[in-house]
Amino acid sequence: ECDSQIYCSGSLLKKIQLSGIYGSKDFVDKPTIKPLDEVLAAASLLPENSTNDELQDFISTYFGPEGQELILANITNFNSTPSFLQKIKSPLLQEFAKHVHNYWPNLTRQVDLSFMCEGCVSSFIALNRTFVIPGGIFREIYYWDSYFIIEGLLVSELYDIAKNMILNLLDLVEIYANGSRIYYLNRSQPPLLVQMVKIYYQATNDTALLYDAFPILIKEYNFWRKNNSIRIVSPESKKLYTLNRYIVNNNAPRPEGYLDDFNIVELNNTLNSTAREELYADLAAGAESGWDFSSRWVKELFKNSSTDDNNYEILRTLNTDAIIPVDLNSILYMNEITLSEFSEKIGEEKMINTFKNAAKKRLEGITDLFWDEELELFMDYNISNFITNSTTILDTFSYITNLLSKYPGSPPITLINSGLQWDFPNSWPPLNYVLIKGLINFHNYDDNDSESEIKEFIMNLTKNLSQRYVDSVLCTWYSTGGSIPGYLNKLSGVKDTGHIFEKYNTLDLSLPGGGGGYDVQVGFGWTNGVLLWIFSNFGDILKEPECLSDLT
Ligand SMILES: OC[C@H]1O[C@H](O[C@H]2O[C@H](CO)[C@@H](O)[C@H](O)[C@H]2O)[C@H](O)[C@@H](O)[C@@H]1O
Repeated sequence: ECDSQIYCSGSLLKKIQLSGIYGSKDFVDKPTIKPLDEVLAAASLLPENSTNDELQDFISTYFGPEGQELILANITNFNSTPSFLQKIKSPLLQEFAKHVHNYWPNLTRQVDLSFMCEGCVSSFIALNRTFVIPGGIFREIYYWDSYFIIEGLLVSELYDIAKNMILNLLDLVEIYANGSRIYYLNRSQPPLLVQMVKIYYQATNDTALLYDAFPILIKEYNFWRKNNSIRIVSPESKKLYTLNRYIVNNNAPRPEGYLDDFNIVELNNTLNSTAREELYADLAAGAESGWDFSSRWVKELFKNSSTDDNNYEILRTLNTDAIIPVDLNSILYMNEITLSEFSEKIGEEKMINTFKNAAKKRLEGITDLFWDEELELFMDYNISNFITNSTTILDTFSYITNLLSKYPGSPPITLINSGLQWDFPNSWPPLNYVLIKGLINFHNYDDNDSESEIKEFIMNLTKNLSQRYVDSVLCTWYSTGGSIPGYLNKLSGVKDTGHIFEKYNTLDLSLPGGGGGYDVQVGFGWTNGVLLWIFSNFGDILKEPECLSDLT
């Protein structure tokens, strides 16, 4: 837990964040340039109702620019022509893939605290090794983003950086965090570290890492079992299951989202103090889910946009810890299977069956509680009185083909246009990856009963989804000024030089996603990771998108 009187709680944080002179995340990412005791002493002299000018003066006297603790890392042995590029048939797509591959150095960081004075403080958790950040305001390592980034790094043959990412995250398990900032210490994110070790091991055969990682992975697994689990009796089978949910012990605004959280909770005079605390906890749990925020976590089904611009109204009905998410439990099921396999590899005989049995039990729970016979979909399970309202792209195949026939872009994350960023019309890279990878696994599953017709259908769907993803990323990059000398001219009248975004718009191939509590960010770690992974799998069949009107 974080007890910083600057970055996590206290009157100074409140005063500055409520003034709105900086984006909430920008302020908490500023290191001090004077020792902590001096900063706090000066803060205690600030008038109760400080003006913005007074606050601005105070900040420029005592704080440096955000993100100063990090410098670009020097990447040795960067291979500018990794072998996956050869698999890409279209020369233009090959050049674009090269551009994305060459972008890694811009997102790779190392810690440099040499500028900090004696006694100065910062919210950054010093990591020992290089790492890749998502980009934009996301200047630190993020837990679940790292899985998708690592997929890309492996394709780019940047094995050392992939390993460093994993080692950094293994260090962070000790403190269990959403990302490497002290204000992220009270929550995690979708637990994908076991899977990061798995894909890294599959690519490198680095057994030594497996041995080192194993006890820490067990520690993380036990943490989820103990802290975020819930026992549920199935209303139909009457069987008892232990499953997991996102739940955070928190009763204050998230420091990096202070202004919004404060307004959502405190500007609503219908809430008593218990309800206020619950709402703060649900906001933090929404961030723990990685889907911050989505109609998926609210009490009522909103079919249309929220009536206020900030989505405060809809967020006041958050109910995150009452929803038992099908994807979190699927991740943990997958982790149990993988931990059983790891146990076998490193000779931890007793653990092999422990994890096998845990996976078996969880699978029973997943099929009993989440499978909706009538809809033929896996749904989240809601333990409160409210109806389950999640309709996500984790659904069945026909559901996906239906979505693809309706919208030109990659599949939307939900069908509810709430104005929240994890809702329609946004399409998110991690979920595109999950869909495609799931279909590949299904296709490769050695099942004699599967007819070749079904396998062909699955393969076509997989290729279609991959093409859509490439189209969205490339068309939006092009519409924001991206060009490739000799292949693609720059769109006239556009000032920028091409951006890759954190999310996309399913309604228009040339637009990024939007909504939510901050502006759409560019860079972008997981988008690039998933893109390179798609290129390495389907480079031979991917086509140039039709949106590219000015080919040379
Ligand atoms: O500052 C607001 C929130 O930002 C993060 O969430 C979003 O960006 C992350 C990095 O790409 C991503 O992991 C997450 O899924 C996004 O919704 C952060 O994780 C939140 O905790 C934070 O409150």
